[in-house]
Amino acid sequence: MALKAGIVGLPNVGKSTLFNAVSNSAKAQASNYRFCTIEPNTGLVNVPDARLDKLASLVNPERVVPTQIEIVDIAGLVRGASKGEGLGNKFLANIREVDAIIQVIRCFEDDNILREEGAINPVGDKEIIETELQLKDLESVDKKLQRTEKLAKTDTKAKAELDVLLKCKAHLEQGKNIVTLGLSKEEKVAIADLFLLTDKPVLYVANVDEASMHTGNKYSAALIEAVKNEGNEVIVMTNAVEAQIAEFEDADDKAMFMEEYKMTEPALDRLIHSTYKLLNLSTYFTAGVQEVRAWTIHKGWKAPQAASVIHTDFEKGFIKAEVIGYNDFITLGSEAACREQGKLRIEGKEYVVNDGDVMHFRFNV
Ligand SMILES: Nc1ncnc2c1ncn2[C@@H]1O[C@H](COP(=O)(O)OP(=O)(O)OP(=O)(O)O)[C@@H](O)[C@H]1O
Ligand SMILES: [Mg+2]
Repeated sequence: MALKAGIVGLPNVGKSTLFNAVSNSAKAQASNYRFCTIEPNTGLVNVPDARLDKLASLVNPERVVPTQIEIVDIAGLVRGASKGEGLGNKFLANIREVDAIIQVIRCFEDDNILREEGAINPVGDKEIIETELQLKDLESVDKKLQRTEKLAKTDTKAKAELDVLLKCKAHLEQGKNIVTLGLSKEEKVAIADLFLLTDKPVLYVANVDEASMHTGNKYSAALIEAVKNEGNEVIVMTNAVEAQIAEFEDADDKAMFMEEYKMTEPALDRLIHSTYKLLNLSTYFTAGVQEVRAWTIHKGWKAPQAASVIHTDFEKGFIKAEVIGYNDFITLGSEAACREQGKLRIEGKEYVVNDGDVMHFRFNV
């Protein structure tokens, strides 16, 4: 299940640097010039999970496999992108394909790092990005409005769609993102085919200078203040340092480097956790002697659908699931002990999987 988060922001703000810090795979070029990135870089990211490590320490398997999400490093966006400025429409198409947005905002001063928008201004930068995305959405909504208006005269379904589209238009014209409009499930059907850019959950990375890594600075503070009412998260970190940490292959060297910066864990881990939450994901585990593994599902999925991420046959031939709650497993220490103590439950097709469940599927094909 490839769920993607896209890294978005103005040119030269530290997007590829962040990508290099999180991605396990190929490195992206990160340099001090605008549009250093053109083609999007895609990478898989392991999701750190202390519960997985704990389970593994009890089961002692041959391998431990974390779950992953996909991150895409997208070209920088400039003022006027919705009208084709810079890399304009091409990059907007890349954003359309992601499920959530990580918006990187420059919160560091450095005269050597080129910037076209004058003095450092995180709130202004956020507004430039969001305005471009909103303008592009407005264009998509307007186009569909024109088609729907005619149909709505004779067709009641089209009439209902028209109402939703008008609501979206008014909301965008007020400078607001569609994700905040609070459309019902039924209403959302009307815009599903548009894949609107502002209909995606967002979190912000305030990319601060090294010295402000733990404290933040006036720029990150201004950003936090500005998004306070939106309920979106701001993660304060120094992308350049995170990218350096990721480069260490030796664990001791890495620990020493982090100690120098008085870091207990990479800020990145927090970012990955928050992105996972932003994507509305949930984890269950399988715990066998060969492999202890974390699997990603959407919150609210039932057992057969959850089984499908292991293998589609598991869903087709689903009979039942043996389930142990995470805490029970940790408290009692083994599957056998849970079975003895009646903590292993047999669940059927309607069971909604809980975050942290340790599952074993019974199926036939
Ligand atoms: N926190 C930071 N402090 C100082 N310099 C930084 C920081 N983060 C990134 N940089 C530097 O900023 C420059 C631009 O970084 P990067 O290439 O990651 O930007 P980008 O947003 O991907 O740019 P583009 O839009 O051109 O692809 C690099 O020289 C990088 O080392
Ligand atoms: Mg880049």
